[in-house]
Amino acid sequence: MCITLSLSSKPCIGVCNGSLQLPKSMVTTAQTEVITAPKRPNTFPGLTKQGISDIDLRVQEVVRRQSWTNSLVREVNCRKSRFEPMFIDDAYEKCRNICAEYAKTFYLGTLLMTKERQKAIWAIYVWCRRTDELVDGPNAEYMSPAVLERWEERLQDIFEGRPYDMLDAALSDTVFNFPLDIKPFRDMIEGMRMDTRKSRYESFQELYLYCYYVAGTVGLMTVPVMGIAPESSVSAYTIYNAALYLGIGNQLTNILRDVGEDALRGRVYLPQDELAQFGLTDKDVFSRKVTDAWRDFMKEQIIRARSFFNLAEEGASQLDKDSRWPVWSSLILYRKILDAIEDNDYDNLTKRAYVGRTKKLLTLPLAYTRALSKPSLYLR
Ligand SMILES: CC(C)=CCC/C(C)=C/CC/C(C)=C/CC/C(C)=C/[C@@H]1[C@@H](COP(=O)(O)OP(=O)(O)O)[C@]1(C)CC/C=C(\C)CC/C=C(\C)CCC=C(C)C
Ligand SMILES: [Mn+2]
Repeated sequence: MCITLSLSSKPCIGVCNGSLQLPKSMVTTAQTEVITAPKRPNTFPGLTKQGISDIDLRVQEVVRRQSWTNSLVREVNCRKSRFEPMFIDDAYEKCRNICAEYAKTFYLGTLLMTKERQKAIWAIYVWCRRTDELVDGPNAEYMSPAVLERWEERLQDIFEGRPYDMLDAALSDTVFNFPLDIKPFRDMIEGMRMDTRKSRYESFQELYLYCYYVAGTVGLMTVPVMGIAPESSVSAYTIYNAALYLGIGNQLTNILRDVGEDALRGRVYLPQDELAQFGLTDKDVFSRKVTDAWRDFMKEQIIRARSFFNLAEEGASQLDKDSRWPVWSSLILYRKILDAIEDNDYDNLTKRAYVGRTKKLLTLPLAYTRALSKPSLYLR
């Protein structure tokens, strides 16, 4: 089957099993630099320990596999890329164009990265975008379980160096150059399955899983490309968790921004039990009337989304210095969408919160300044 796509205080929220420790050598050599990590909530409102640990196990698995994938890639890199240079340059160029058109701010951010890294991020971006388009792009009406199954087989082929088209080839080459793990990619496809099966989320627990699938995975996919700063002394696990939180924060923000639009597609991503706590139901979402109860509900939702961005901040400064800027840009920008919802007096039923071009551009120097800050040493 062919798929056509038109592209037109710790305690931590991850299961900690006690606390995360710095390697002993780090603690002794850098004792004087150690500062206490900011206080973090034990959990998030609406999340049980079980819900957290389901995702945490996935993060742990990716981190565990990371070390052996890393050595494998180093070994493989002694060989030449299996693609012709002109072909693969062309493939990345196509990815660059798509990223530049569909994700202008991300794209701008990637320009400060090394050539190899930016190409890899473009290739990952394009694969994610195409995956998302399967379920809510122009050809979404052709979506079926078989389509997603075929897409997953195609993913396996990409990871085994048998790309189906040029855009896939760019990702195949990226897999050859960076220690990417297939699991987050598979999980994103699982998120798309979930999206086709479900249009309501009973609790934040359920929503958190969905957010992991479609966005937390992006964080896990991209850390091996972004790279961890050599001077960073926090564990890889902490950094992967921060990446997960950034993805979750982004997705929660997307959801809060798009409540009105999603309702038009019959979809309500807001946790039903939390709506009920404010005396609200789906009907209130569909009525498109912004009431005081709605505003109060939204305030709580925004607080939770922000808390994920706050947790992600720590990790952003642990990334390799060339990669920090785009990550900080995306973090600051997405947070501004939450500000924009507030500025709209919480009307996300009839209005789309929007960050204007000037505000967007102003975030870039701010993000750049944040990106200059060296990784700090947290002891947890
Ligand atoms: C340590 C640390 C903080 C590391 C940073 C790790 C990192 C780079 C995390 C990135 C997280 C991120 C950008 C997540 C994207 C979340 C997102 C917007 C998901 C969207 C899902 C579907 O939602 P929906 O259908 O409601 O949305 P639309 O209305 O369709 O927009 C997605 C659309 C899934 C597909 C995801 C993408 C297309 C984004 C992929 C982005 C990248 C690969 C770029 C990440 C790189 C940079 C430079 C930040
Ligand atoms: Mn989408």
